[in-house]
Amino acid sequence: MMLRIDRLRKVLGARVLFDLEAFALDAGRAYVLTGINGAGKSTLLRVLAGLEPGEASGVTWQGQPLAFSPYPQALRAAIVYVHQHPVLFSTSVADNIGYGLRARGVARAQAAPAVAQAMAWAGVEHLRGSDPARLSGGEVQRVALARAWVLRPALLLLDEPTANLDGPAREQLIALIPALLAAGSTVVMACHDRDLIGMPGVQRLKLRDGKLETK
Ligand SMILES: Nc1ncnc2c1ncn2[C@@H]1O[C@H](COP(=O)(O)OP(=O)(O)OP(=O)(O)O)[C@@H](O)[C@H]1O
Repeated sequence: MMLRIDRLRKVLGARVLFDLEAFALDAGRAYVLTGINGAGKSTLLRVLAGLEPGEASGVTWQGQPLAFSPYPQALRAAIVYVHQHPVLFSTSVADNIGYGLRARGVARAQAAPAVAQAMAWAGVEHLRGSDPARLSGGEVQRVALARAWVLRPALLLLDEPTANLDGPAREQLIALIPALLAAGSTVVMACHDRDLIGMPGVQRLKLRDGKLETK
């Protein structure tokens, strides 16, 4: 088991959005997180990524017990969240993809080969000279995935990765998921997309009335 969080809760005022006895993920697996609108899928991913507060009685990460609050550095380094509507800086596509590496102290020249590799991986090399503000929804999603992949996260949290895509853009995005797994990442996707939910080997998690159902 890669990650286990005991008694993971999110309370919003008087409302308990979720209260999970145990949330556990294995290494190198794909999970889909389903649930009706407002069930708390995005919030759960954001709490897992440390982007908003949550409560837990304890965490075990790669066999090591940790406290969940303040959000542990080991998780910060290993978990990347990709927003449903990724925001790109208006500099350049390559600059966006290299952003996380530079934030981790990698010099621009050193990051360049990894950025080039990530662009090839995500099929966005032809966008090298494009204005990030003018990319299509599918292109933005692939740039955002490349920006995450380049960091080689142990755990990748994708929030509705195909929600705004159809046709080839959606298929291109879906085709990248097995490659993420092959690279050893665990992937959790919040989604309603039947093709993602039906992908071979995908474990289903359903958030319902603040509890997690496994199927
Ligand atoms: N900071 C907050 N303060 C108050 N309410 C919040 C906050 N964050 C989320 N919520 C509420 O919590 C609920 C769950 O929201 P969330 O976005 O996690 O749902 P979701 O399952 O991802 O839904 P969707 O499928 O529509 O994206 C919603 O009712 C939302 O309004």
